[in-house]
Amino acid sequence: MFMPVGTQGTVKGLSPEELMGIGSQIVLANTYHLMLRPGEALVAAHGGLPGFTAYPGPFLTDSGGFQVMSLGHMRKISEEGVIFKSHIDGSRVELTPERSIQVQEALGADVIMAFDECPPYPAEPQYIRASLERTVRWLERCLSVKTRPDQALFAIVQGGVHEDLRRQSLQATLPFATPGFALGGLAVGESKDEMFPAVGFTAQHLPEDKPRYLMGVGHPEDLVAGIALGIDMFDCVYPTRTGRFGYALTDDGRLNMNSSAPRQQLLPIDPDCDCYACRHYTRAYLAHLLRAEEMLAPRMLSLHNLRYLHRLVERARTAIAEGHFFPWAREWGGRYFKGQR
Ligand SMILES: O=c1[nH]cnc2cc3nc(NCCN4CCOCC4)[nH]c3cc12
Ligand SMILES: [Zn+2]
Repeated sequence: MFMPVGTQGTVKGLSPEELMGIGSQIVLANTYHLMLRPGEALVAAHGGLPGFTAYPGPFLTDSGGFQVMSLGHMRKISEEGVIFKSHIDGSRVELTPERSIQVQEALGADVIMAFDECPPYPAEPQYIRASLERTVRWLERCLSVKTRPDQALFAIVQGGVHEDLRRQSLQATLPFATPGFALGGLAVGESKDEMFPAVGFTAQHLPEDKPRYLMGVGHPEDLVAGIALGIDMFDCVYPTRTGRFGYALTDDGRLNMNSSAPRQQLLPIDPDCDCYACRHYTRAYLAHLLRAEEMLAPRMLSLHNLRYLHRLVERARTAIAEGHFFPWAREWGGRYFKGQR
């Protein structure tokens, strides 16, 4: 499944009603952002993320380590955890495995992530090894302070793009037998030629009967490739972010709604799409809204792009169930990349 990203408790510009209408199943929120603002106590005062956001859920929260490294200032990593300055007000903040679990329990997501370190890319194998070994010690600390039986904690397998380090992380992580496993340390700038072998190797060593979650991925072609390699769950800001920038995802590639051609096209973004935008608007209208900097434009492109990805994984799921995934994937890719040329 594809999980829309609602970093600060909202999938930017979309209402919960719209999200449910396009078939979103799990929304991702971020521990790092919500602990800094408004603080997990306020979310807890609403009974958790569903009461705070009016999105009934389920929710998944990332554990904060990745966001500290990409957003926090003056970070210092130690065995204890990470100390950093808030990107919002510069205040000194400490995030440890224990604190991350405490925040995620207060936020009340249904799936919470172990507090891990996503090594920078590139990084020396020795650094990646030391980091994955610490991530396993942090996993242990997360599990020892977890109190809510109604929340599923997913462990995160690290190891960069190195098969031997992935193997080492798997061997150390699998015994914790968490309800699901995430593939971390990827989609951090490495090439697809490096990422996908690591995805394939790791996924095949994860349990068949538990969800496999590839963090931070991705583009339509990355979802199809990830599904081919055994991935079940994805999240990425791409569909909403590229939608805000005026790009629409279709089976013929990405359509730049800022360009001149769509302004004359009295047809929907994607005639096969059942989203509100495709049922009510022409490309010409949406292109007009974009040029006029009307806020309906980024909203509707975000809505369509999310619906596109949900439909894409629905089609993949059907193809798998009917035993013809690979022919379907080849046909989809042939058309998608023909459009891109
Ligand atoms: O190891 C990880 N641990 C915990 N969370 C993560 C989140 C992650 N997100 C990405 N990639 C997403 C990168 N985005 C792509 C689109 O633009 C924003 C950044 N890689 C990730 C790795 C991890
Ligand atoms: Zn649509």
